[in-house]
Amino acid sequence: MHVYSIPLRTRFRGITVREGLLLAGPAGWGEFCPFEDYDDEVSARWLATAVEAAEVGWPEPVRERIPINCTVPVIPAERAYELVAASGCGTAKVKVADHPDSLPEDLERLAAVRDALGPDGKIRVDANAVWDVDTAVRWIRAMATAAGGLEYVEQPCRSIEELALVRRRVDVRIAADESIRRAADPLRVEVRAAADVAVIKCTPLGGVRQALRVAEATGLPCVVSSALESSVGLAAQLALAGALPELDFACGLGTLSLFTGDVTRESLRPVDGFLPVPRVAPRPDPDLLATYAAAPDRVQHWTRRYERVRAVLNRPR
Ligand SMILES: O=C(O)CCC(=O)C1=CC=C[C@@H](O)[C@@H]1C(=O)O
Ligand SMILES: [Mg+2]
Repeated sequence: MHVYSIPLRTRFRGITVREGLLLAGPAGWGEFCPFEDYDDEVSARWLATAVEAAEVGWPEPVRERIPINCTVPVIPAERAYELVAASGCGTAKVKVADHPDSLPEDLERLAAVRDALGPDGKIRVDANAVWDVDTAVRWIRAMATAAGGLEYVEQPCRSIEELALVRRRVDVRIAADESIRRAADPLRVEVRAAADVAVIKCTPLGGVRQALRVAEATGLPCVVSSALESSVGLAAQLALAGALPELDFACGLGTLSLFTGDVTRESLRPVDGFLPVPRVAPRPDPDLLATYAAAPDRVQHWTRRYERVRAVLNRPR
C-alpha cells in the first residue's frame, strides 16, 4: 500500500492537496480516496471500489474511447480561456456559485469559455447544490445567456423536490449529482421527474458494477464524472464509462489537469478530447510514488482509516 499526496494547481472542492491510498491485488491496482469529511460508513463504498479493482477487475467494455469534458475550476476568465483552448475538448464544465456574490465573475468566466470553445462547443455548469429555487432560476437564465446556451446545469439545489421545481421553470436540462451519490440508497433515488441527466461516479458508489446498477436504476442518460482521483482511480471510472450501455455525453474524467503530478508514467490525460478505456489501472511508478509520498503522519492517518473502513466493509449486513 502507498499513500500519495499531490498538490492541486487550483483550490477545488475546498482542497489544495489530494491524498489517497493505493493498494494492489491479483487483478491490479485500486485507489481508496474518500475526502476528509466522509465518515467510515460512507467511505466503505469508496473502499469497495478499490477492492473491486484490485481483487476482481472490471466488466468488459462496449466502447474503446470516451469523450471528455474539460473541467474549469473557479479561476479568472483569462485563465479559463487558456485552459479550455489548450484542452482539446469540445465540452467544458464550469464550476460556478463558489461564493454568494460570484455571479458577475461566473458570467465573465462563461463568456470566456464560449470564446475558447467556439459556437459548436458545449458548456455545462455545476453549482454543487448551493442555490434555492428562485436563485437557481434567475442565475441559470443569466448564465445560459452569458454562455450562449448551456448543455445542462448540474445539481443547482440540494433536494430532489427543488430540482424538480427548477426544472419546470427553466429550459436548460438539469443533471443530478449529489442527489444520487450522497443518497442513503442510490439504487432507490427517484430522479426522473427532477433531472434529465444522471451524473454517476463509481468511486463513491462502490465500484464499476454497483455504479452500472445505479445508472440503470436512474432511468436517465448518464455522464461519468471523476472524484478527483489519480490515474489509478480514474481508470475505474473509465471502465465504467466504457461499460455503460449508452453514452451520449462527454464525461468529467479530465481532472488530472487540476493536479500538479500523478503516480504513474501512463497518465490518463485526454488527447484531442478523448481517453481510452483501460482494462486495468496503470501501474504506479516507484519514483513518482517517492516524489508524491505523503508525510509519515498522513500515512499513519490513511493506514488507520483504511483499517477502520475495511472493518466496516467486512461487517456482515
Ligand atoms: O465533472 C467534472 O468535470 C470534474 C469532476 C467534478 O466536478 C467533481 C469532482 C470531485 C468532487 C466534486 O465536488 C465535483 C463535482 O461536483 O462533480
Ligand atoms: Mg457535481
